Amino acid sequence: MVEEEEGNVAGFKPGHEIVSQKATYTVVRLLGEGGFGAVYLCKTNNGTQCAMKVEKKVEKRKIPKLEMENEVLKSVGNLKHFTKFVDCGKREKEGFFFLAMELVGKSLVDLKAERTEKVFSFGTGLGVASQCLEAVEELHKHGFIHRDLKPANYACGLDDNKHTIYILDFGIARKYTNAKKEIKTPRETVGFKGTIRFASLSCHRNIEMGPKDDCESWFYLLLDLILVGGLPWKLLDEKNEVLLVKEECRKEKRHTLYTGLKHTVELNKILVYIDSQAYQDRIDYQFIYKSLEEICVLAGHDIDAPYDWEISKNSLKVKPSPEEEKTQKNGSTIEGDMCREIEGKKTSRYEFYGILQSFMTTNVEQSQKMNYLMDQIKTKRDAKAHSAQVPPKNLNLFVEMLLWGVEESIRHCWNEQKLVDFNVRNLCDSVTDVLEALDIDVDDVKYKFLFSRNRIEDKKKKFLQEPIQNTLAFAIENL
Ligand SMILES: Nc1ncnc2c1ncn2[C@@H]1O[C@H](COP(=O)(O)OP(=O)(O)OP(=O)(O)O)[C@@H](O)[C@H]1O
Repeated sequence: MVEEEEGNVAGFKPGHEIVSQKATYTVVRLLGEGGFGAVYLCKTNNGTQCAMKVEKKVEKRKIPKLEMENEVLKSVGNLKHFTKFVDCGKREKEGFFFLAMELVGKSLVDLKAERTEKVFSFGTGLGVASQCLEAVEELHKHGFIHRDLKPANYACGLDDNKHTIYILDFGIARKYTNAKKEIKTPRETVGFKGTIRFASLSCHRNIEMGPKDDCESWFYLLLDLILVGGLPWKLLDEKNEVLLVKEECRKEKRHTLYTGLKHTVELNKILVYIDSQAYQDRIDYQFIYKSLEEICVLAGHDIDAPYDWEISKNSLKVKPSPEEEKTQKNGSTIEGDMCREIEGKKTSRYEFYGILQSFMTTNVEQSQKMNYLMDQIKTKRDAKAHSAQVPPKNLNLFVEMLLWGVEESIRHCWNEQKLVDFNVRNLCDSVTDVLEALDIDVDDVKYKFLFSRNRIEDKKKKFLQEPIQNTLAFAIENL
């Protein structure tokens, strides 16, 4: 949160008791800290557990942030995506306010961090994002806008509610409707509120925010859940620089918003819709849910399928063939092997994709980008070449990853219309170096990975125009 960040944690130790008229809460442990306070796991004297948010009293903050949180939780009531209100109060002498609410599970940031590739699978990302929007829709219906939507402010439920997403942290929410449920007249200018990475364009420009701004932040959140390299402005923290990149992503650099994603045309339609909305507009949430569902279908996923964290580590992510099913029943470890292979393949690709993505979005000259990419490849090569023994399976994946990296780089250069043969040659040299260091027959690789899979044919269909045609031919010759 960018606003004043002070006067935070109450610093309670496990065993500390907070007594209210309703119950006595004993601190079990700290769950997390935010800009304005801390959240503790507490047990109550009736044997239940809850989360207690504590905010230290600060003189210059006339209205505690917890007051808005309280107001929101109480006015929405017991809705699917909201934690149930338990208790609230203030401790004048000790100088803090507290809000006790239903305990939920890990935040989307934590759940993402547990994944090897640090993002959710496409299906989970879209399913989760759909629930995140449902929560926002409810909030809007009750006349509030959140103004700080981000993965850290959503969490999954516990036990039977692992498939439910909860919205958290209403500290800077705002009532955008008046008592007559009319939309308030927008103020001339407003201060920045929220988190730079997820802030809407209007927020950056100090324009009054409405429901559509939450939707814009929600869209960045959606991308953040599934983009391997993160949002294009991920490495920037200066407000105006981030605004500049967000603006560019609406124009000539739109493709950089979706690097590595499938069904980008359909995804982009959602952003186009959100961008077309004004402060006072009623959002057509159904259009967005439907679009997400359609994208899921196109990608071969079921939007309601179990999420990544619901699937146990040993469970297969692909349906086994009848033969494999039989072997599994006979007690073989084929399931584990397949899983490891699938995971491994994804990891190598994702890892490399992350490098490529930062390479593509780094704001430097093309040649510098190429050098950066080559350095990364060499580092990988050194790491692999020096490892005692590379198992053949991993070796194949590694090689595939490299070749795929070459294809992607060429495609990117072509997209940017900045193709330099010299750079491609250097890139191919690097890859050849890597292959040689690993004692791999370049020709063997070429046929195995490039031709047998019709990769080049596929690329041809999509990208074969001058000058990519020459360059691809050149790249293949040089491999
Ligand atoms: N009901 C809850 N159950 C379990 N964990 C929670 C709950 N509410 C918040 N948390 C966790 O506590 C941490 C801090 O929460 P939260 O973001 O609400 O605090 P904050 O002080 O408002 O933070 P911010 O700086 O984003 O405003 C987060 O890790 C969050 O996942």
